Amino acid sequence: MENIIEVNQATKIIGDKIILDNINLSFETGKIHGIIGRNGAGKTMLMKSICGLMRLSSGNIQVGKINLNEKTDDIPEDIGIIIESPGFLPQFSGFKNLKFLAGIKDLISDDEILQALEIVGLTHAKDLKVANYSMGMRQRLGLAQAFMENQHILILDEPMNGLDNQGVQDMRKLLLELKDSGRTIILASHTQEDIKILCDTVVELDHGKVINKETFS
Ligand SMILES: Nc1ncnc2c1ncn2[C@@H]1O[C@H](COP(=O)(O)OP(=O)(O)OP(=O)(O)O)[C@@H](O)[C@H]1O
Repeated sequence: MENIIEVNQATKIIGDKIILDNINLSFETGKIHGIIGRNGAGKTMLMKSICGLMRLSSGNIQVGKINLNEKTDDIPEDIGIIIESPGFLPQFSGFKNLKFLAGIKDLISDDEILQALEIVGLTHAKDLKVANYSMGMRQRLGLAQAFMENQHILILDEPMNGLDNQGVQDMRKLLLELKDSGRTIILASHTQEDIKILCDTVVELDHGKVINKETFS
C-alpha cells in the first residue's frame, strides 16, 4: 500500500520554542493511525501542519500531490478535520449546518448531506436545532462534516471527547466503518483502549519529538 502522507524533517518553531522537532513519519493509505502523548506534546500542532492550517518552519509534508513546506499556503482539499470542538450554528438544524458548510465548496447535493447524516445516525435529528443536540450528537455531526464531501483523509483530534460510554462505542464503530470504506484516519487520543481497538499504527510524541512508533497490522 502507498503512503498517503509523508512527513519529512518537519520542524515548527514559535518564538524560541521548538514545537515540532524534526519529525519523520509516513502514514499508509486506508489505515487508522494513532497519535499519543502527554498534554502539550505536539499532537494538535502536527495535525494542524498536516491539514495546512499551520505552516512549518522547515521540512515538508507531502499530502497526496500537495507539498506543504515553509513557503506554501496550500490547503489539501481531500482532508476532513475535527480539531477542537466542531463549531456549529446552534439556532439552525443539523441539516442546515451541513448544508451551509457544504455550500462553501458546493461539491455535494442535499442527498449526499442526508446520506452523511444517516451514516452517523442523525437522520431522526436532521431538522432539530443543533442547540438541542447532546454532546454526542454534536460530535457525530462533526464527523459527518469531516467526511461528507468524500474526503479520503480524516484528521481527528480527540473525537471521543465528552462522549458517554455508548457514544464512544458508536464513534469507534463509525471510525472502523470509515476505514473499511478506504479512508485514512489520523486519530489523537488519550485513551489506551481507543488506540488498542482502532489503530493499525501508533506514534508517541513528547516535547515535539517522536519517541516511539509501533505498527500492529
Ligand atoms: N499559538 C501558539 N503559540 C506558541 N506555542 C503554542 C501555540 N499553540 C500551542 N503551543 C505550544 O505547542 C506545544 C504543543 O501543543 P499541542 O496543542 O500540539 O499539544 P497536544 O499534544 O495537542 O496537547 P493536548 O493533549 O493538551 O491537546 C505546547 O507546548 C503548546 O503550549
